[in-house]
This record gives sequence, structure tokens and C-alpha cells, in this order.
Amino acid sequence: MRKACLAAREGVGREARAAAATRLFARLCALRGKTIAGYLPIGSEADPRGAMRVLCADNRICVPVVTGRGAPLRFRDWTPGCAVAPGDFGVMVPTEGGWRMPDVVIVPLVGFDGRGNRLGYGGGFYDRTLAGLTDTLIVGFALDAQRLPDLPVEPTDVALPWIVTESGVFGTGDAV
Ligand SMILES: Nc1nc2c(c(=O)[nH]1)N(C=O)[C@@H](CNc1ccc(C(=O)N[C@@H](CCC(=O)O)C(=O)O)cc1)CN2
Ligand SMILES: Nc1ncnc2c1ncn2[C@@H]1O[C@H](COP(=O)(O)OP(=O)(O)OP(=O)(O)O)[C@@H](O)[C@H]1O
Repeated sequence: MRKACLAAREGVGREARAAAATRLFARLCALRGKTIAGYLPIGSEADPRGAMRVLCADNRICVPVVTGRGAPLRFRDWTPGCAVAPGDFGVMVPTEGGWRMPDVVIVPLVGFDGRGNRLGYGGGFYDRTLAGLTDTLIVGFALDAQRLPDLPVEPTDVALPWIVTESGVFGTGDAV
């Protein structure tokens, strides 16, 4: 399933990617004074940086950092153009800045289904991280091509209450 989702994600064109970015911003544009975790995209992931750049005028933006195998992610301050270096798994991470507890987390993903179940790269990093966050707005960000029929669910999987793609903003559960 991961391979199929990644192949489908790679085939998505510029227009759909731009539309997804616009939808993400539309979902989050009312936020003020929040700490928002975005991410620095790898491979063909949907790119949230346009929204992050605009949202940082009125909010604090941070991005995930892997601090150990089996550990939750930590989130470090990010601003447009800040110093970054390659971290674990080839993801860029800020080289300095404060560590934050986010109020909002934009979650990258490999695949998703109509119930908000999420397939990641398989490290369990977001599952472990989201399990430890309460009162947090969790928004999955993806492209329609990444949608799958119902995914198998494991006890540690954390479903996404919201998913944004180029075709809309989907509330998938009642935890909204
Ligand atoms: N942009 C982004 N940042 C993120 C994640 C993510 O999924 N996306 N993570 C989510 O947990 C964490 C990093 N964990 C990761 C774990 C495994 C792989 C991985 O297996 N990558 C593939 C190739 C990726 C590609 O080029 O598309 C590999 O190394 O073979 C990537 C990230 C934190 N930061
Ligand atoms: N809260 C948790 N506590 C302990 N182990 C966990 C937790 N969440 C997930 N795991 C473990 O992490 C491993 C990978 O999980 P899974 O395959 O769901 O990752 P993923 O969601 O695809 O990846 P990621 O979240 O990194 O994008 C599994 O062995 C799972 O049991």
C-alpha cells in the first residue's frame, strides 16, 4: 500500500498541488497567536510551506525533529529562511531555536482513507506524538491520489479528525 500511494503521489501535477496548498491555508487562515507545527516536505509530499510562510505573521511555526527511535517527535521553531540541516531520514530540521508544544499539527502522510485513518512511513513517529497531545487541532495534509479504500487499523494508530486535499477539507470524525 505504501508503494502504491507513493507512486500515485509522485504523479500529481502542479495545479493540484497548488490547489491543495490553497485549501490548507483556507482551513487555517483564521488562526492567531497559536503554535502551529508544519513540516518541511520530502519527496513528493504535499507542500505546506506556502501556508506556513503566511501563517507565521500571526502565529509561531515549528517543524518536527526526530530525536530517537521509538521516541515521539519534538517540534522546533521555524521561520522562512531559518538555518536548517539534514536530519534523520533526510528530513531538513532547524539547527537552532526553541522547542514547542503545538496547538495545531499539520500531519504529512503516505495514504489515508475516508475515515481519517493514516498510513505514514512506518516509523510510528506521528502516532506516538499525537497520542501524547491533547487539545490539539490535528490536520492531515495530502493529495486526492493518496486516498485508499479502508485501511487496516492497529491499536496505536491515531485517526485524523481533519484531512485537507486539493478537493476540499474533510472532517472525518466527531473529535473536531
Ligand atoms: N516532511 C516530513 N517530515 C517528517 C516526517 C514525514 O513523514 N514527513 N516524519 C514522519 O514520521 C518524521 C520523520 N520520519 C520519517 C521516517 C521514515 C521516512 C522514510 O522512510 N523515508 C523514505 C523516503 C522518503 C521520500 O523520499 O519520499 C526512505 O527513507 O526510504 C521518512 C521520514 C518527522 N518529520
Ligand atoms: N503510541 C505508541 N506507542 C508505542 N509504539 C507505537 C505507538 N504508535 C505506534 N507505535 C509503533 O510504531 C510502529 C510503526 O507504526 P505505524 O506503522 O502505524 O507507523 P506510521 O503511522 O505509518 O508512521 P509515521 O507515524 O512515522 O508516519 C508500530 O510497530 C507501532 O506499534
